[in-house]
Amino acid sequence: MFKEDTTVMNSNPPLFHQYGLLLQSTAHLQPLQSGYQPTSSVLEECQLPLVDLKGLESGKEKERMACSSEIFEASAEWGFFQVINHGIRSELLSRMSKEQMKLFAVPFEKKSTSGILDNSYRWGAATATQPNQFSWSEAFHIPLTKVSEADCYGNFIHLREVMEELATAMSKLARSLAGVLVESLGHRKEVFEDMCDESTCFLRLNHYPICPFPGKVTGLVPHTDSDYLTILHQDSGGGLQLMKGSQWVAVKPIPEALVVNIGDLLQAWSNDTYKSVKHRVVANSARERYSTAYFLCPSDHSGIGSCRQPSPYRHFTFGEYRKQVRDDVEKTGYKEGLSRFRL
Ligand SMILES: O=C(O)CCC(=O)C(=O)O
Ligand SMILES: [Fe+2]
Repeated sequence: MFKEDTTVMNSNPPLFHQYGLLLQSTAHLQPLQSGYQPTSSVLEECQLPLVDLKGLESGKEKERMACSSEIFEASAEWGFFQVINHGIRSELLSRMSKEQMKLFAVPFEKKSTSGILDNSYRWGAATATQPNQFSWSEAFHIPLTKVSEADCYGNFIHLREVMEELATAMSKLARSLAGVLVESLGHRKEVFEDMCDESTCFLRLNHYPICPFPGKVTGLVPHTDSDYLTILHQDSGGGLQLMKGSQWVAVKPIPEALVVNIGDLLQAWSNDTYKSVKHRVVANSARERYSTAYFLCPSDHSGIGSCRQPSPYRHFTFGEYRKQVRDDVEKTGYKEGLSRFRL
């Protein structure tokens, strides 16, 4: 159906080819089944909460409380917000973007076979059987335990320096925000300290190459994050959308701001007070996109627990949760997520 695009640089994965094969194998399905999602119902105007975190550092109790309550409200109503004065230097973020671009510019063969970044390279969707399960993107998914390992980087010495620094800074920010959210529900802010573990927290470097048919495929399929919370640095091009009610809302990039979103585990722990909201990245035919995400996770054996009994969820460990998500995606192509554990 599609002709191979010879202008695609050899650094990009064979998305075009793989997507074409999926389309051919599902040509008998109705358009909606095969994932042609209309993009007309996107609200561009809606302003996501923007929280100035300098309030958290204030010596004045009133200012700290005001900032905490903005974080609480945004997490309960939107599950998503942007933060400024977050303590991560913009110089560090732009160094990361530069190194990330250099990394993705490496030939596809090398990214996928040289073992770089602990063999964490992924593209498209390994388990996709239909076009709507396919993501027009590539990513590295690096556990924090590997971030400092020189062996993972080959010649990318600067990438290692910048990733180590960024992981430390994002980890500090994620823990501070988790602390605020935990305290807002009447618990000690250290609640997640013992459970969160470097071996399961990770950084994800995303790249969304230019897509020749953006109305037909997403850059990243709709999903919720399987963690406590996520901190995201996106470039200035836009493309991230979140589900509010039954409508997609575009997240406008704000220079210097980071995006924060609640993950499934914090929704479960908070008895649904905080919302883990579905989000996606739309594909773009005019420009590519880069983003870097930090995922705050517990160790595999940690029970997720609840801020207050009775919990709407049965007891589960993070390891169990991950396994269930993996099994569901393998079997059906979709992540069921928290509903699997609801009592
Ligand atoms: O690139 C983005 O804006 C979103 C990335 C994301 O949702 C993820 O990596 O889980
Ligand atoms: Fe996500």
